[in-house]
Parts: sequence; structure tokens; C-alpha cells
Amino acid sequence: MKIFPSSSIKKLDAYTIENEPIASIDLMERAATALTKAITDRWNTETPVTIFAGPGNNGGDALAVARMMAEKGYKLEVYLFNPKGELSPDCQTNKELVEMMEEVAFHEISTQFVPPVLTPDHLVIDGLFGSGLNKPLSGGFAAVVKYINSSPAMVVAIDIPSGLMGEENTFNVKTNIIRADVTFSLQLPKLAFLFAENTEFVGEWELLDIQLSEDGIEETETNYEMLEIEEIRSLIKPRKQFAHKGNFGHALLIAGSKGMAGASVLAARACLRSGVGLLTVHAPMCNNDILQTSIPEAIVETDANETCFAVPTDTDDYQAVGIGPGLGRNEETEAALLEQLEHCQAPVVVDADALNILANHRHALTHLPKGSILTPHPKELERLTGKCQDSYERLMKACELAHAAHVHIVLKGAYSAIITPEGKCFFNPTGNPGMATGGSGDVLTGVILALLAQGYPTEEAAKIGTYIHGLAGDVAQKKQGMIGMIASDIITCLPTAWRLVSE
Ligand SMILES: NC(=O)C1=CN([C@@H]2O[C@H](COP(=O)(O)OP(=O)(O)OC[C@H]3O[C@@H](n4cnc5c(N)ncnc54)[C@H](OP(=O)(O)O)[C@@H]3O)[C@@H](O)[C@H]2O)[C@H](O)CC1
Ligand SMILES: [K+]
Repeated sequence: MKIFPSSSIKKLDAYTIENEPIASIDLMERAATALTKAITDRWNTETPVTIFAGPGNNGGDALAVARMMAEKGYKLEVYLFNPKGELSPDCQTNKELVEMMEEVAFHEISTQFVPPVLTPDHLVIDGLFGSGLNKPLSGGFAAVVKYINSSPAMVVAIDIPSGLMGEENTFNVKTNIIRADVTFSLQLPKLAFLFAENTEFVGEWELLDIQLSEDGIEETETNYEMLEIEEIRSLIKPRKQFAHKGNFGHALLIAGSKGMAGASVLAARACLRSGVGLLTVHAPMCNNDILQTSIPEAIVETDANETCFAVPTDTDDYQAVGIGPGLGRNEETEAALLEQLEHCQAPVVVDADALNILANHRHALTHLPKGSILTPHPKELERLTGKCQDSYERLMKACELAHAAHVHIVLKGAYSAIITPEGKCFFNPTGNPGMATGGSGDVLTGVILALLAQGYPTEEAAKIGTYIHGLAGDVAQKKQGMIGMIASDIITCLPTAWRLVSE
């Protein structure tokens, strides 16, 4: 599913209006019908409703919703803010329609605004500004937003909370943004919904289909997309009847140190549960017995060092390498890692301590093996790129890094982003907060490593791996609950996740 910037949404509206064809006012009617259904499905006619409408089409939507809800018997009060004495044509039309309705208490505000009483029983519908917002709110509009935010009422935002920009909010005035409980967004999600710090404004979000032109969506370019199960399913290669383990690659995992054997065990198990033909784990001597007993399916190759990765190994026989989980960061390991990366031909998944070491040796980032993937969480990314103020800046910096280093990046978190060297970002919808637990990242490394070893192109390996990892987390959450689940449960649920997308 594509995610468009506000400018493209305007063009898409225009495309739909011209090519469906549909009159602009009828498209608004369609949006309002979907909004009214979504709102009236959740709140009954007993709910006192106060609607705040702005001068543009977001306000037009709100006024049309007011009319439709009044027709259904809701008790409504409507405030239309028109400080410039100028409304968009469709907003004007809907104003005239709602003004005529006796059952609606309608107020048009040009200067003085006496705020209505809002109780915990009230539902506020925010239709002040939508995708047409072009600067942070200030003055009278900011005062209205603050009033709504300070009230105990439930707040539903139309399309996007008023005051929130669709993409970048780094320099926005946070106190002047509506804090919605629910956002009913039209057709497609906005990039801003995917950033953790905007949850306080967006609340729960739901998409409403208003049948914008499919051709228009198809033709309009964007760098942002949400992954969907159909795409992932189409990428997974079926196994041939006469397949043997040689067809599914030999992966090398370089992981673990004294006290951190667990990270290597988790990554190795996840790799084996993701279809790899063979797996060798390169580990310090002290972890040999642990690995041999806990993962009989893996081959163990011991490092010459007792406690850490210290001697690079030959990677010629492997189709992919995973490096980093539980590796530690001592000097010997640093040197070994840099040398290992320099001489490796196979694509590498670089995670955890390997990323932290690279942060101290950034020059090494620019000669990583072709097809490599970095899997940082936000802190690890910032060690590589420098501090970021918010998720948008972090995403932009990750894009710059992917471009400069010619690597793919999986920026982990809710809606993990898979970033290509060309600057495309694919957001992952699977996963849940139960996965925010130690070892969860090691599992992802193992899954992606398995896919690279099986010969999946880098972008596909990153997309499938991230999606499946989240899906396994969702299956685990259903079984164990968010609080009780641990990283091993994600591995246990990998087979179910694979079946869900491949059968
Ligand atoms: N396809 C769809 O998604 C559909 C969307 N609809 C709805 O339309 C809005 C977008 O409507 P638009 O008219 O483009 O924009 P807004 O309603 O958000 O606001 C535009 C007006 O707001 C003024 N403005 C912008 N920023 C500020 C600000 N910081 N302070 C004060 N005023 C501001 C702007 O005036 P300018 O003179 O600055 O240009 C405009 O007057 C979308 O979100 C949906 O809700 C359709 O109804 C159906 C299809
Ligand atoms: K809004």
C-alpha cells in the first residue's frame, strides 16, 4: 500500500475527479458517508457531538458529516471557523446545507469565539485542517486546539489531527496539534502516523476507503510504501519436489562471546527455522558445548580465542554471512570484524555489536560486501549517523546512509522501515510491543541470514524477513500475551508464520 505526501494526495483527488469522473462535491460526500459510518458505528445517538470545522475541504468533510449525523438523530453543535471570510467552494456548499437544518446548532466564527462546554460524555469531531495544512497552527486556531486538548471529551480527527503535518513535524509546534483518540484517515495512511512520537496526536488510526482512482494511485510515484501480506506471499519461492539441502544455501553466523552465547543460539535457531540448507556458527571456544547441545542442526566452527571472536574466518563456501549478535566490542573483536568484512564476498547481515563497532570505524561502512543489510534499532542507527531529533529525521538520515554505503537498512521498531540504497522505504505492519524484549533482534538477524543464504535478493530478504519476524511475534503474542512472551517464543512461532504466508 502506497503512502503519499500531502502534495500527491491533492493530485490524486484531482485525478479521481477528472478520470472517474466524479464531481468534487460528490467525492466529499463519499468521504463524509464513510466518516459518518465509522463514527456512528462507535458512538450512539445519545452522545452529544461538537464539530469543529475549518475553512478548507477538511472543514467541508466535517460539515457534511454534521448533516449526515443530524439526519440520523444525533444532537450536534457545529463551529465553523472562517476568520478570512473565505471558504473552499465545497466547504461553502456544505455550510449552506447544514445551516438550513433546524436540528443543528450552527455557529460561524469570524472573530469572537465563546468555547462550548465539553464534558467527558462529549464527542469532538476535529475537521479544522487536513492535508492542506501548510504551516504550524498559531493564533486563534492554536487557541481552539488547546481548548479541545484540555477538555475531557473524546476526540475523533478527520483524515489527520489538525496541526499535524503529513510527513515532517520536526519544527512543528507540538502544543498546537490536536490530540485525537481516534483518527479516521481517508484512503491511505500518512507517513506521520508511523512515527512513535506522533501516537499522542493520532491515537488509534483507521483507514476509510473512498475509492480514489486505482489507476491514479498506481501511476503516482512515492518513496514510501506499507508492506502487505500479498506481496510477501508472492515473493516466497515454492520448494521443488526434488530439492535437497544444497539448494537452500549454506549460511555462516559469527556471533556470541563469553556470557553472550544466548544471542548466537537465538540467531542460529531462527536461521534454521527459516529454511536455510546448512548453518555454520563461528563462535569462541567457550561457547562450543552450549551451541553443540542446544542446536544439534548447526555446525560449530570454533574461533582460536577462548572468549570472543578474534580470528576472521574463510567465507568462500558460504552464500551469506550474519555477524554481530552478542559479539562484544573488545579490541580483538573490532580488528577481526573489520578484517572479516573487508575480505568477505557474500552478502552480510550486520547487527548489534557489529554495528556499534562500525560506528567507531565509519570508513568501513563504505566497503561492505555487495547486497549487505544493516539491522540497527534507533540507538544503533544514531551511533552511525549522529543524534536525531525525531523519527522523521532518523528516517532521512538512514536513507542517506543507505545511499552512501550502498546497503539496505532495516530500521527496527514499530513499523520497521526497510530502506533501499535508492531511498525507497517499505514499512512493516506486523509485530507488537511484546517483541520489545532482549533477543528479538537476534532472531531477525537469523531469519534474514537464512533468506540471503537461500539466494533471495537483498531487498526481498529484508522485506520477507522483517514481515515474518513480526508475524511470528504476533502469533507468539496470541499464545503467550505481550508481557509473558520472550524471544524464544518468536522462534517457536516462526513455522506457523511461514505457513501463514506460504500455504
Ligand atoms: N482524497 C481525499 O483524501 C479527500 C480529501 N478531502 C478532504 O480535504 C482535505 C484537504 O483539504 P484542503 O482544502 O486541501 O486543505 P485543508 O482543509 O486542510 O485546509 C486548507 C485551508 O487551510 C488554510 N491553512 C493551511 N495551513 C494553515 C495554518 N497553519 N493556519 C491557518 N490556515 C491554514 C489554507 O489557507 P492558505 O491561504 O494558507 O492556503 C486553506 O484555506 C483532506 O484532509 C480531507 O479531509 C475531500 O473532502 C475528499 C477527498
Ligand atoms: K483534521
